[in-house]
Amino acid sequence: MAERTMTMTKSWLQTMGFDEMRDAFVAVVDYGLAAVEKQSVSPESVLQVELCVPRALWADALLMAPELALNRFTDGIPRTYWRTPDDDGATLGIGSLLTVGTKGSSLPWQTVRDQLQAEQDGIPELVNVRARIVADGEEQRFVLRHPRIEAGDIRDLRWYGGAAFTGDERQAAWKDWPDAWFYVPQWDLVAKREEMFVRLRLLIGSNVPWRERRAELQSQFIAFFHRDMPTTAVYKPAQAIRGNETDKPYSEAAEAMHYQEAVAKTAADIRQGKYHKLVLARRMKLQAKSSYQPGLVVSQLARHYPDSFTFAISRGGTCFLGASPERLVRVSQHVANVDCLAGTTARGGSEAQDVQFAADLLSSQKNRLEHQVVLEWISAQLAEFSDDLLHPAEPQIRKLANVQHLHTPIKAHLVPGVTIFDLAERLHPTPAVAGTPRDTVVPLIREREQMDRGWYAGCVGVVNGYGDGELSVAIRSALITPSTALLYAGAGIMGDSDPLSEWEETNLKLHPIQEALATIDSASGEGGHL
Ligand SMILES: C=C(O[C@H]1C=CC=C(C(=O)O)[C@@H]1O)C(=O)O
Repeated sequence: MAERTMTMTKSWLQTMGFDEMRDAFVAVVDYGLAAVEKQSVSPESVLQVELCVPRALWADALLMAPELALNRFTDGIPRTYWRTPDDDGATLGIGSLLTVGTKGSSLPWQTVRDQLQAEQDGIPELVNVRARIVADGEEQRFVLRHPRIEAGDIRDLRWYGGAAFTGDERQAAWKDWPDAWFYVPQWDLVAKREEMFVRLRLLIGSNVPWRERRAELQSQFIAFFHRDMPTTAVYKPAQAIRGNETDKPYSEAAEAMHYQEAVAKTAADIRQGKYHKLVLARRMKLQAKSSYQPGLVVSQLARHYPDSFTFAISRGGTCFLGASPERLVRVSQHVANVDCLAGTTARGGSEAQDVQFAADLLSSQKNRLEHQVVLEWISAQLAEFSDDLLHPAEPQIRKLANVQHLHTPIKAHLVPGVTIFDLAERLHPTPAVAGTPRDTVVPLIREREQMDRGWYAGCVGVVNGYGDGELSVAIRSALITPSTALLYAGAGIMGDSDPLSEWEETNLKLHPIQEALATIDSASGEGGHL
């Protein structure tokens, strides 16, 4: 395939404005379509078009960063924001090209794996077109350089999504959320170091005349990425999260009493030997003064909690977001990394106090036992998939801006053929969000919490067709609409748990999102607890 160079003349700021950027992208799409026609690529293949642009130029041309593009979530088009702790980039996926999902399956991860496999089997080829816009310094102009055509592997496509805590019946707030759901976005916007990548995936087939639908692609480009779209067009009239369970007036005092009673009852059960550990969560409901914008929330979370997984997934006018310190599992090249994270204390007001709190946490019998229960359980689950399991003998301290945790990182070399789906099926939910024995405590949790956790304490992340990927445990999270937020946090209850301390621990865990919501919502109105 011959390379073609398209040149755009004139200077930096004046010429490479929004329209030129959009036209350059559409030109690359046209180039890709022409190329696949010439190569007679099989119908139903995927054409993936990527344009890489200097980040400063992208911003100068009034195009948005991934976080801000997330703010348009109320248009009902799914969006996923994903940033991992060890990555210096952030991705926003918009729209869905391929989707898999399940409700009511007793083995949701196997169902997802099988559906994903079937979707892939229906796609003969993946063709990549990659182009870059580069500054031609001497002549003060930009050059759209060398679109390159490359054959790809369909298994390279990244599927974003996640799963609920359990497959129980969903209550009103979560009515649009399946038990498990993954999708390949139609558009990606990726910010990485000094570059921005915009990607579009098209299913090419004889009955999809993409060239004639150029206007549709252009208007999507404007609707998704133009910074100055009026906000009235962005937000539909404020929708509250409705339904009997959340229509109940929210009272912090009533919630505190209910939670502490539940802790006392649970601790008594554990002392009587009914089970070993149960994680009890609660929900805080907030009302916006003006309007909650998830993009601003995640950018604040990513800034203050850079060592956490920052995520947001929107569906049907609601957005589930958070900053989780806990990895459920990462699978890459036959190695799995799993976090054992359980046992919590506050950060100190001074360095000396912080060190003291960490030392107290390490020597706290209650926290060490709570941690040990999780570690033993995870190790037992992994034993079937690995005969080479490594972890430090003693837990480490994991410090976040708001709390510190006991943490044991686990590494497992996997026996051949094991995928992230196998591990997720087995590991989720771990005793760090459920308790032990799992079969006894999981059915009890909903009854005792008197709420549907939905995707809180579920998992979110990315998987691919090789069975690799990374999933984070969806804690430190909230479900929001422009007008309402439901914030969730839990704590591991043991026989000697003190109800007030556990309540305070949940307050510490709620703090990051509460603070991010308050900061972005402080412009007008009175807002606050409902
Ligand atoms: C269930 C949550 O945290 C879990 C993860 C780390 C430490 C925990 C704890 O110390 O209780 C919890 O097991 C939550 O943040 O909602």
